[in-house]
Amino acid sequence: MAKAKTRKSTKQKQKLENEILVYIYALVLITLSIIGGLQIGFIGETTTGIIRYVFGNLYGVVYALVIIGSIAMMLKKSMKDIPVKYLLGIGVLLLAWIIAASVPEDTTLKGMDIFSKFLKDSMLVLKGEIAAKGGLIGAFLVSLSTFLFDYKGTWIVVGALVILGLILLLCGAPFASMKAMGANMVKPFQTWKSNGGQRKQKRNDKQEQRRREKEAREQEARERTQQKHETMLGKISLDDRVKPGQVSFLDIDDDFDIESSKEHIPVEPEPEEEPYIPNSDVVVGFHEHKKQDDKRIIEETIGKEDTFVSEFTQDFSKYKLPRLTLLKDPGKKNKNMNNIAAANDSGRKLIEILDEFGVKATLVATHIGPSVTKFEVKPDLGVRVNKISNLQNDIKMALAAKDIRIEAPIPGKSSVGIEIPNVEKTTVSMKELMKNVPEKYADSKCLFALGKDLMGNCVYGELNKMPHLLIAGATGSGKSVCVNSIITSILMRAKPDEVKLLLVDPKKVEFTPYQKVPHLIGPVITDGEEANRALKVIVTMMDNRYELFSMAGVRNIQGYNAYLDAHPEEQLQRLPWIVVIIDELADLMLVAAKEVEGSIQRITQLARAAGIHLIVATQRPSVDVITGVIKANIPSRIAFAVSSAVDSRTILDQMGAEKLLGYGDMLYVPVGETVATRVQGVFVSDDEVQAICDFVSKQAKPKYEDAFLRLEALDNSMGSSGDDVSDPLYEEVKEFIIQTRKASTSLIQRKFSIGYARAARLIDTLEEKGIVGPSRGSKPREVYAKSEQEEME
Ligand SMILES: Nc1ncnc2c1ncn2[C@@H]1O[C@H](COP(=O)(O)OP(=O)(O)OP(=O)(O)O)[C@@H](O)[C@H]1O
Repeated sequence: MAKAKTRKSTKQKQKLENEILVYIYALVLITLSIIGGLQIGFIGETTTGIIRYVFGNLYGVVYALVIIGSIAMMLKKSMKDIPVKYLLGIGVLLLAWIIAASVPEDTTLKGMDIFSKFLKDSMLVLKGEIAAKGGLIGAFLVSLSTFLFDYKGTWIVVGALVILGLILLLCGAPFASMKAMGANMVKPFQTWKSNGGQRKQKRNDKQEQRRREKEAREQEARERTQQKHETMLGKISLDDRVKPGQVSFLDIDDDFDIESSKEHIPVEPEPEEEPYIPNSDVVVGFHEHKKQDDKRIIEETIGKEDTFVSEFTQDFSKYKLPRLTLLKDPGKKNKNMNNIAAANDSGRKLIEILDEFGVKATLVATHIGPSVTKFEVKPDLGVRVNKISNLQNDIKMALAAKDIRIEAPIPGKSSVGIEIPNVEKTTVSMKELMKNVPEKYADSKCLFALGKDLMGNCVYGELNKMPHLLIAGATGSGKSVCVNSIITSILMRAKPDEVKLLLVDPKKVEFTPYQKVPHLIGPVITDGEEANRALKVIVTMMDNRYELFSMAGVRNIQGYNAYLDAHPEEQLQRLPWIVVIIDELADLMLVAAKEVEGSIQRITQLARAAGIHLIVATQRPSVDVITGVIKANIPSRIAFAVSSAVDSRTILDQMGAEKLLGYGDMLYVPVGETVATRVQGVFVSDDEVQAICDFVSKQAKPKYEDAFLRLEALDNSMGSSGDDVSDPLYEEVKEFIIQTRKASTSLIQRKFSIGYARAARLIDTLEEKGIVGPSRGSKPREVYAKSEQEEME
């Protein structure tokens, strides 16, 4: 450990030294270029003389390029950031210029004579007594060109180069085809090179050997860890193909015993159930029911050789987080001036109106927020606070305000807060908030931008602290924008292996842009029944994580990730945070209120330590949707504008949300707080969301957990299970299970050589018929039915 630390600090030191050296080199080059460009002193004149001799009158351009390059070096920008076509375009134009400038006036000179003459005049050129024109390079090129094409031809070449340069700079398409052409031309050369390059071959062989050795070492370590886990888990065996530390839900609805999972006999694929995944014996059958789009994504996302590959094994070291430039710049600030003028006016009027109604008070502060201005009014001694609250309608009328909200008194202060809408609303831009994320949140992957409070301070939320969030508000109040801003914040700050998302979208339209983001742990779920099952999967996932934690002797996800850092030899996989977002809870409650409530309760009670967080949004803040159980377990709340004080109470346990203005105006009560903060939500447009999704989806494809892929299949099998007694194998399977007292899908698969979906359906039917018990996560199902012999006894 100590060694590792020392190594790390030495590395850091070396990195720092290297960075300092880069700065020194860059500064030296810039200084020399300036001195040379201005031809100051001996150094300046000599340097310019030499550069002019080589590049001719382009020496200024050379200096400019050196300065730009040095600055780029300091800013750690690479030339790769500039599209090649621009570099090429500039290069070709400079070439054209250098040739044109070197064409001699004396056209009797031709071919190498031009070059010889330039060499002869070298001293005069160096002293600056003769114009350098295109310099040594130019002279050489013109000699070559006049030799090959004469003077007329040379001018044609120059013209062609100018056109080519302009095309490269101004158009995109010709370049692409040129690139392809270039690649084709280079191909034979590359083939020749690879044939001839024996040394390279040797190097490759060595690399290959090293890779194989590494793989063998890794395999050995995996086996060691696997053995360890098997002993620790007793009856629970992680499948050979699932690496320790990963969570797989292949058998979420059935058990798996040690023997059955150890010697896995490949099962013949059933053509009607396993249409398109070669060698797949698990994630099959139900895929044909999937919609075309989902089917394609699933086809793309399931590994061809190993259907169990979990997302967590992907390498995202080269993954780049989206740049801030994908977000739009905040709007102009001139609206603020109008708001300031209006606030001064309203403040004065407010005191006047209070005075008219016999309330003596002074204005102590005015806070102009993005959509609301808050006046802090201090009543004189002897004035009852609720006298001000009672004047709400009079104040509203006097100020001609759409709606006002009165905080009497402001918690923790001896003044009353009166909030009135601004004359002009300022949109809170996502870019502004993401740019100003405080240093203390720098490493927080679950951070999201929420908006700005009335003081103009940026408000952020940390999901891992919340740990679950309820968002409610009437339709059109800004919930979807808020949920989008949370998702985009996560996409902008976390790599796909750091935070996983499960999106439930019963409205079917809200989460369409995210369908291909690599952070998804399962397809976007639009069906209520599937969502219900998905929550159960999450519950099991959470239980499995707890098992891993107990194996590692840690208490939570942070502890587990620290443990695997400290024990690299165990080859455990880092666990990502999982954020489950349900866009409309009411639709889920319609389907299976009790089950959904049960799952939410379990997740919210336990998932914090497991790194699983739930965000639940609804536009129906009624007690049958936001039930007591849900409310009790989701401590952080956001209320957008609602139609009545009752709704506000249902969400926040306090009034106030009925006075909100809509358009992202919210009351935010984070965990542990009782006082709601008024926040103007950050606005993220559809274009911004799309740009970010495109950026992340281009880099990787989502790899879904198998359990989520099976949700629809399970639905189908559930629906049809009553009829599955007609399966010709039913009686045989039933007999087998009663005899062996083992009810496991994988066992039935092997024993009867059937595909996964059919085996799972049979098990479900057996469960419905009361022959086997329900799934118990990782424990085997109970077999209820007794054999004839047992009954006799
Ligand atoms: N933070 C914000 N800043 C400015 N305008 C906003 C903000 N949030 C929402 N709006 C405006 O309000 C409109 C409705 O927002 P949104 O679609 O998020 O409402 P909603 O509560 O999700 O509605 P529904 O429940 O019907 O889907 C948006 O189109 C947008 O113009």
